Amino acid sequence: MPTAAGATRTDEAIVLSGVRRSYTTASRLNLLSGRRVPTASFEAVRGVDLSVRRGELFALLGTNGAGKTSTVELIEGLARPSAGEIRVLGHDPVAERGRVRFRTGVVLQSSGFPSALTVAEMARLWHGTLTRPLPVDAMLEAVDLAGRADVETNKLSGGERRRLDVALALMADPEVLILDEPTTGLDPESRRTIWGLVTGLVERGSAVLLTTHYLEEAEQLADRIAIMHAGVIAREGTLAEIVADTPSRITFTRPEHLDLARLETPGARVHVTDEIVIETPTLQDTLARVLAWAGDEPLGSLNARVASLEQVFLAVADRPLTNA
Ligand SMILES: Nc1ncnc2c1ncn2[C@@H]1O[C@H](COP(=O)(O)OP(=O)(O)OP(=O)(O)O)[C@@H](O)[C@H]1O
Repeated sequence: MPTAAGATRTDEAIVLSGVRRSYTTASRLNLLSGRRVPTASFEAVRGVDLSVRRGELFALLGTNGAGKTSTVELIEGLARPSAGEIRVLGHDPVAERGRVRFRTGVVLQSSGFPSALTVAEMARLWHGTLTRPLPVDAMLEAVDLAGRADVETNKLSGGERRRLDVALALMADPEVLILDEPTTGLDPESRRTIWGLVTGLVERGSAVLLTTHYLEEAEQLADRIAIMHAGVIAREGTLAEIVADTPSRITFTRPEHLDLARLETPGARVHVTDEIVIETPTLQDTLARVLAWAGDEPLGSLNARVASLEQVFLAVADRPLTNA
């Protein structure tokens, strides 16, 4: 999924500028102490800028409680930001909800279906509310629910409910699709089914915003990735851009017959325990030096690899909350 080069403002389907969201908890009586707990305010989103272009899949990653759902809910128009501006397809998602709603598909973390309806009844009901919907049968087929069409929605498994959610969101062939952890709890085959559907939508020019805890999902699907931590976007860019600043690693078990003092690795950091870990911005050069130093001596469990998204993610997650 190549990203359109030189994207202009008109390519941007979702734009957030300086967005903040605070939650206020009302004062309450503590029954044990008999005292009132005062009103408190907590800022979950602390100045987020991001944009998602048409024909692009943007993955929003983050630690638990980072503020992903709080951000996604603002984009969906379920709440207003306490500061900043949001535009979806050029419109305010709260004030101009009517202009955005039918062009946007949403899969929330938890969904509810009327329990008395079967899968097919639910899908037909939803189909009737849409302007130019895709056919019900084709959508149920696409998410492998055709054989479950007559089952009541409350008898579906968690994974089947998730797939029904996705089918309903895609039925409108939306220009913007927002997926909040769509594949959590799904088996690998169902996950691949959903990946295929979402990829097809992006290829047809829709903008997709995906939150996920599966880093490989972001690695495989996303044109751009943002890592959120403690209410702010800590890293953002293509996968290559995100890992570029993080050093590569060479590891091997500590050799008995070699003198570590003779190992020269300029620009690299060497950590010595039972294992030697070398972090380097120049993997090829440092590896050549390590191999020359080792000569004929075999290095146990030798491993050399460029930085991974997981490494970057863990480094962000380790940051103190106040300095994120
Ligand atoms: N209604 C609420 N009232 C008060 N605080 C809230 C409310 N909803 C969320 N929060 C807090 O806001 C912060 C961000 O929560 P949010 O659900 O947006 O994070 P998240 O990145 O989606 O997390 P996860 O990956 O665990 O789903 C958390 O500290 C959470 O406790």
